[in-house]
Amino acid sequence: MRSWSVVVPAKRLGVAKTRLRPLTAARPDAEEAHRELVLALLADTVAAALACTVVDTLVVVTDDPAAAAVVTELGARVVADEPDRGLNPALEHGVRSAPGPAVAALSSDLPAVRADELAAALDAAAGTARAFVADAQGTGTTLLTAVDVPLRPRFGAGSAEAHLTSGAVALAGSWPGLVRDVDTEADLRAALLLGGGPRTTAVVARLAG
Ligand SMILES: Nc1nc2c(ncn2[C@@H]2O[C@H](COP(=O)(O)OP(=O)(O)OP(=O)(O)O)[C@@H](O)[C@H]2O)c(=O)[nH]1
Ligand SMILES: C=C(OP(=O)(O)O)C(=O)O
Repeated sequence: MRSWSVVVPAKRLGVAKTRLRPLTAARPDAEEAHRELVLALLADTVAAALACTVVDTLVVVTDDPAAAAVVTELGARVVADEPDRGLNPALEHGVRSAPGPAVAALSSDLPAVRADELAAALDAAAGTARAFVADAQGTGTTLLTAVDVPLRPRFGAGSAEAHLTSGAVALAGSWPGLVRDVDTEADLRAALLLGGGPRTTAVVARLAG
């Protein structure tokens, strides 16, 4: 079984996940509630990845002090969000401090991801130079892997197509939590129906109460 380094990107909580803002906008504590929700998504994702038997090192790329504190406590390494030129340069920066030869970039908004499905996807990727898992819509990417070659991340709108065009192999499997990234309120509902992680479930229950 291969030991993977997994890199997870996380913007500052207050500017991340703006499409989830409507969930908290009407509250008097909207700012704090939004940050808590974004942090819960990240923490559930990181906790599942750290519980994955084939993950050796987990690097979170972030400049957010609260996010850094929580993921450090969970067992992740934190590196600064450099060079401050967006998601893909941040991932390449994270990869530089991640031991090879098997590295992966994982979205930070996967509250329903389970350690065993991540392990299955990484096992499926182990024999391939570059591979990816598309999101539930089929347009985005939740996991990109590289073994012995540069990661060359192409995250962003239409990233599944961009990763395919760049030569990465599309992996398919029964990984409902791994593909269920949370961009909108509907995505969040879908993730919770699958069985959301404990932090996201608790924050959503508190927001509802
Ligand atoms: N470290 C780092 N993470 C980033 C950066 N840009 C995006 N991310 C993270 O990458 C993940 C996927 O990005 P998106 O789903 O587009 O997230 P987002 O930009 O926060 O969401 P919206 O504002 O709703 O578009 C999120 O967890 C972001 O926090 C960046 O410049 N640096
Ligand atoms: C950045 C991406 O995520 P999202 O679709 O969550 O914006 C992506 O899928 O490449």
